[in-house]
Amino acid sequence: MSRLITTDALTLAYGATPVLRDVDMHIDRGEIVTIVGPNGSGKSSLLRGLIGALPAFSGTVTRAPALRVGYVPQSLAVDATLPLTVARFLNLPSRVARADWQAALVDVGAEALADRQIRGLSGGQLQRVLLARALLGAPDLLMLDEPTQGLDQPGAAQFYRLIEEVRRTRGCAVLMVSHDLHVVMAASDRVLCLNGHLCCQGTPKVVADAPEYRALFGSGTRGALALYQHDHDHDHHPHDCSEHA
Ligand SMILES: Nc1ncnc2c1ncn2[C@@H]1O[C@H](COP(=O)(O)OP(=O)(O)OP(=O)(O)O)[C@@H](O)[C@H]1O
Repeated sequence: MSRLITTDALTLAYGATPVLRDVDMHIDRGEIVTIVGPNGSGKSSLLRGLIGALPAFSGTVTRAPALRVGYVPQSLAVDATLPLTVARFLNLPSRVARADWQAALVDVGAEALADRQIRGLSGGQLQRVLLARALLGAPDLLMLDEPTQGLDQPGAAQFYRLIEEVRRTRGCAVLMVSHDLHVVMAASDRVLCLNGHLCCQGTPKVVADAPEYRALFGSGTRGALALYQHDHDHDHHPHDCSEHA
């Protein structure tokens, strides 16, 4: 398995204020890795740091040579008065071969949407179209920032199944930020738990059993609620959770 991205003691900051300290992580070809953590814990900042949009304050990010990254944003602000079909949207900012955009739509199960107006799509349909657009560059790594925000639970579960299918057919790695803890635990190969630093990382089972994760999210079905009520009053240092397995 080859490394796509590796960070070494990566610290990210806005101005002089560090928001994420000393992160050691990696992403390998073909794996699905999910970043979880409370609001403001640095999840989106880490994505920005990994693609180079936010330069390292200290430490390093190493990307595989000629790494192709496809980015799926949380949502898309579309001018409601602007007529824009899905097919045209997929050809912006530059034209793409018809066979390529059609194949991308087929891969995300949205081939019937080609002539629909973007502004008339449901949340789930729009996410599929955004995913199709990210696939056009044949990415080695797909990055998704809270891709299921605004979708109901069955819609979110369906979207994660789609991600797994895309990973299988395209062979790309997937790095996503998610708040859907239960689905994340089922759909990820590895989980990174952030809170201003890398609290713990490992397989879903290892992370779910880690005291750092439980302190953040609790255990059982109330875990998701604990996410928003966390005071981070525990004392620990970043490390690999595998020692808790
Ligand atoms: N452009 C910016 N300038 C200054 N501070 C920022 C900027 N973007 C984010 N921050 C701060 O960095 C910290 C981490 O933010 P980030 O968006 O990475 O967190 P997050 O875990 O993705 O949060 P959420 O779950 O709410 O999306 C927060 O304290 C945030 O206020």
